[in-house]
Amino acid sequence: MTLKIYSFGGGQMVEAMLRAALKKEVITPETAGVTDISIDRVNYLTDTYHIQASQQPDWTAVENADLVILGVRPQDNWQEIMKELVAHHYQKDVLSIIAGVTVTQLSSQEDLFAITRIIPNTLTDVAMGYSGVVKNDRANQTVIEDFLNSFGKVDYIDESLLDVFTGYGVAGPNYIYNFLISFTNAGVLAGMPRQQANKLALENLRAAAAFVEQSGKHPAELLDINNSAGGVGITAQHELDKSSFSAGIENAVLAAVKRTKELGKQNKGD
Ligand SMILES: NC(=O)C1=CN([C@@H]2O[C@H](COP(=O)(O)OP(=O)(O)OC[C@H]3O[C@@H](n4cnc5c(N)ncnc54)[C@H](O)[C@@H]3O)[C@@H](O)[C@H]2O)C=CC1
Ligand SMILES: O=C(O)[C@@H]1CCC=N1
Repeated sequence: MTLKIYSFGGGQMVEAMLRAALKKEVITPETAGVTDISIDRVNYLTDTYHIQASQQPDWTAVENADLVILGVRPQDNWQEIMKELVAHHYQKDVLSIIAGVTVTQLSSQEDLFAITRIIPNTLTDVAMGYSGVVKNDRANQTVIEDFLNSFGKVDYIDESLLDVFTGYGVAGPNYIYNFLISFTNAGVLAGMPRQQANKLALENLRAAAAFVEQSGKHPAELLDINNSAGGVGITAQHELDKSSFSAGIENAVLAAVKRTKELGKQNKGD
């Protein structure tokens, strides 16, 4: 089924979602509309994806849409967009990707909409990674899932966990990219050519993830297998144990979750 969607805001995240959905043919350039206050974004989206983009909302396209996306930032005037949707009698599904803004805040003016709130994963181009999803009773699960499955996996969660899901799971690739950079640099520091270090780092990451998944074992058990007595692995382990490796990652996640909560409180809906 081809979905008709319309997005308020056509920034980085919306672009990534639309690019994946276009590739999977869940939407087509003719059935995808976007409004963005930035003329540069409008021109870029039109030129690159041939979708229907404009600076002013196309209310006919909105009224015909199966799904309206709120793709602006928490600091932007999403409340005004909701008011306009009410004024134009839009009554189908609204999908918000705005970090930190709750379903209750989104529904606060008129209890009209079928609302789904997601924190999309940014790994849309490989259609992997979980998006955290919270929906109210009216949301059309079929429409929502057709769209969401086109750019990743779906994890229905309690809204109380969504900020943690954001700072931990959705910011998740950032921690992995940082690990990959540090690990590759370590190889180069030890004398390995950069290209080879990249290749080994990526293969180790993939293989270790596959091994954890396939063996069903706790990573600590797998560490035991890889550490011979008085050997290489346990020597490296000793240095890691002395370092702030674990605390650094833990603190980064806690800071990301805290920032998600702050953004939710600062938004214009309050
Ligand atoms: N980038 C990411 O990794 C993720 C972002 N998000 C959420 O997605 C949302 C968008 O984030 P980004 O795409 O990174 O930001 P962005 O700044 O690239 O996109 C926001 C777009 O909205 C436009 N805009 C602002 N007010 C508008 C209005 N009233 N009407 C129409 N367009 C308007 C801006 O011109 C801009 O192009 C945020 O709420 C963020 O929390 C969620 C998960 C991941
Ligand atoms: O930085 C951001 O705003 C988004 C939310 C989680 C990951 N990226």
